[in-house]
Amino acid sequence: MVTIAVNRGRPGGVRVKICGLTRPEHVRAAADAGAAYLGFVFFPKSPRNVSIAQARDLALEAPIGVAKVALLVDATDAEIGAILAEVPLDMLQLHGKESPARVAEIRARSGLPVMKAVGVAEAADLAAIPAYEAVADQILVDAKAPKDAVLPGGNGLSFDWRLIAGREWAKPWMLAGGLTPGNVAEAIRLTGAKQVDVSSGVERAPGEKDEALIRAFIAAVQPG
Ligand SMILES: O=C(O)c1ccccc1NCC(=O)[C@H](O)[C@H](O)COP(=O)(O)O
Repeated sequence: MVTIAVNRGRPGGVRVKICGLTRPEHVRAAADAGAAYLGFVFFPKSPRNVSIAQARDLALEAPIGVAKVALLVDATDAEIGAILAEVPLDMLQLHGKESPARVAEIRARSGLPVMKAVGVAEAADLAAIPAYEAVADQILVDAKAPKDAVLPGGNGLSFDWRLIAGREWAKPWMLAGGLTPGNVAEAIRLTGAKQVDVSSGVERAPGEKDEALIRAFIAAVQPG
């Protein structure tokens, strides 16, 4: 297993990933508030899409110990290579239709830990997880995007958290999908998640992060 340098938050506390960052002040706000992971979206159709140069500047703002994650959607080897050549990263998040074999290939070629997103709308969707656990370092248990959605994630939609209440997987996993400062404590209570990921829920408009919402989200996860 590849390990990553995540060293944030209280020991045993729930770790937070703030995804879809596009501005240095939001990187600093998320890191200062205690985020363990910072996500940069490489998907041109997204309002959170960043160029390689932008991502490099954002990643260089992150303090040591905060994991910098590139979110990729069915990226080619050439695309991944171009990103890795410029951006100091700690992890790749695969958010497309990558097969388990492709996940293993990307992990081997990049030398980085990979987190595979699995979309959940109903109990049957959880059956996809074991095959990805075998090849990925982490699993992102996210809401499944609607069929007609432009984005395969980051839509601010939740799934029924009761579907995974009490579930345990062999690999570390993160809960995502429609989390907000107002509902994340309940989501953690119901699911037992040790890591949570948010994008839309800390935005004032699509792609526009809000520092106060970032702080409120992390405070709701890590009270006191
Ligand atoms: O955020 C995007 O624009 C995006 C585009 C393409 C694939 C995935 C995308 N986002 C995923 C995430 O930001 C998170 O990992 C997660 O799905 C939470 O999203 P949200 O429901 O908005 O909190």
